[in-house]
Amino acid sequence: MPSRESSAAYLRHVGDLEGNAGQQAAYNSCGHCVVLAGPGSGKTKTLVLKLARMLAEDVRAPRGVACITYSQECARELGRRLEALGLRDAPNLFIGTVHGFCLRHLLMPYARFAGIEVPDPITVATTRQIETTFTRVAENLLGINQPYRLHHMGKYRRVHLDRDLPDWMADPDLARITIGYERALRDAGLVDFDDLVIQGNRLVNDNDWVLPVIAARWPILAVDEYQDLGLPLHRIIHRLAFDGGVRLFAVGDADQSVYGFTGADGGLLLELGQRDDVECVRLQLNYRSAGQIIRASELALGEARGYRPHDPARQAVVAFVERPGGLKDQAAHVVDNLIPEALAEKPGRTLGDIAILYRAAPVGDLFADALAAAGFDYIRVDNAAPYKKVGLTSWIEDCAAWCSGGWRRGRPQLTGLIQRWTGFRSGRVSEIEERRAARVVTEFLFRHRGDDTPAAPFVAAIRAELVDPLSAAEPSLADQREQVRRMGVAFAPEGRLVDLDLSSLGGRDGSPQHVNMLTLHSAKGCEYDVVFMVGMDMGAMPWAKESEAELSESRRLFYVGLTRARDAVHMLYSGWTIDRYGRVRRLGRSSFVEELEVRLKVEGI
Ligand SMILES: Nc1ncnc2c1ncn2[C@@H]1O[C@H](COP(=O)(O)OP(=O)(O)OP(=O)(O)O)[C@@H](O)[C@H]1O
Repeated sequence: MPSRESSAAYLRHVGDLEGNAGQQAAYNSCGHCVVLAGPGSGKTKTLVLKLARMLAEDVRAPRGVACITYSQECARELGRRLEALGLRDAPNLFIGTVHGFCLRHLLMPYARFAGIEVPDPITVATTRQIETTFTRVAENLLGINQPYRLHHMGKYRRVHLDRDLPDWMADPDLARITIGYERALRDAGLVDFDDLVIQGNRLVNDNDWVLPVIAARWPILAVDEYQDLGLPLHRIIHRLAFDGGVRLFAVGDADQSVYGFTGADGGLLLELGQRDDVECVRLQLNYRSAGQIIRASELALGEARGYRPHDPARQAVVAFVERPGGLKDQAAHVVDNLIPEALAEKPGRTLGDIAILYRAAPVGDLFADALAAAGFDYIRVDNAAPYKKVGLTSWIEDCAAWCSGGWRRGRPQLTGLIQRWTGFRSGRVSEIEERRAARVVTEFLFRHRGDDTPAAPFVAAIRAELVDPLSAAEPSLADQREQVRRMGVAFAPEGRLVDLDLSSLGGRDGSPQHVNMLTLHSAKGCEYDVVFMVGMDMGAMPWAKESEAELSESRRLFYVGLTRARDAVHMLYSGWTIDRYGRVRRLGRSSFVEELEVRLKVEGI
């Protein structure tokens, strides 16, 4: 519930919704509600305010609201926005990924009563264990040159949920590999992330008794970025909401569905919005981007959605930049010219207002080198990052932010850090234990305050004193241990981040001193003043030989990139790429860029 001292912030934000009938309708909804809306239309803002309202008015602890997000980063962003309203982590508010929800709130409490086959304690396999198990099983079954990759099996498992139906054998080899792989993992006492959701789906769909139990604990379920969450979660939601009486509040945008390759399907969101028992709200006003960017994004998508800018007078730049010397040339131009120009254009603009977006991590390597050589700091969110942001690693980063000066400004708040810490435990925590934990964390953080100190000893100490003992003892953190271990490796003597200082670790997210470098996929949900979309060449955007469905998904990815910008988008291309065999392919610039420039010219923009 919003606390007294900060309810002014809550009321001010609610006041923002007044001029927007759609946001109001969603905020006032009483039953199932789905918000379908374009980029920058305030879906997240509406969701956060609705969460605050539902917690204050519609449920009473220990009953609560579970909010499922696509990634841990989205969960962290929601947590931050709630904290700004005075609503901190509370035991009756779950914000986390679908895997976290299935692990903590479906499988751990109920799997054994339903005869669901998961190891006890539930232990999530590391990436390496998953890869070696897959390779061993697939090669045993089909020989050393077998054609399947791990991601083929992943998608197959997520899309073919009903193994009694003939469809399960649509690809008999993949079905056999899946069975063998799951058996091998189970024999080793392990599950993987997909298991958590697949078994969670089995639990709720095969056991009527579990529905009222879950509904009693979580009478309200909220879902962010619904379009990215895939069939297993859709089935779980369907069952809980429409058979189990759980109230649903979901937000999403099918045009931003970019995880089809994992089995996600934007159509599931639209299907939900068409139900008679669901109030469907559409938001048309874009608060983020200036008019030219909104129009360019619709032209890039090839669909007229009728989105309007909140402030029609604002002007934007949509620029097409050719750099014939390839990616290095693009990187040099961005670093030497475009970033300094962007900083000079608007007083108060910082590096943190700028993002470089690319399709694949190796492109990021080139840009990272160019930024480092020019003395710019950056934050990188892609697969080349040394560890992923999960609850515990994000908590360590936020503790670093507090220790390196955050304590002076109260950002992040110490109470929030402590509450997140106690929230990592799945069982009931007594008041005495809670007080003890608060004391231990507070003492640790006070001892480690310091601005220019290196981060490595801090990471080693917080792991040794707090995080490792907790994660070893707490089964519900099984899905996060691997990332904490990887974080430790990155800060070990030979690690990639060994030279990072404490404030940079704390500022790895949303820091004004760092340029943001993200893959287009990771950029979902983010916004920046100026966006550089780099490597916009045929063979990369789209990839060579994409199917029709893949091409549509690439187009949506391009759309996601464009719509991150408030004031300016620069699209950089060279007209050629290097393929995976090292050959130069002169296929011209991206067809999306080509089309967009022509369409904008026709409209005189
Ligand atoms: N009613 C409003 N009044 C003023 N500003 C608003 C309002 N609604 C949203 N905004 C602002 O618009 C921006 C975009 O909002 P938000 O991030 O919630 O959009 P979104 O729909 O989740 O975007 P995306 O799908 O692109 O991630 C934010 O800066 C937010 O504060």
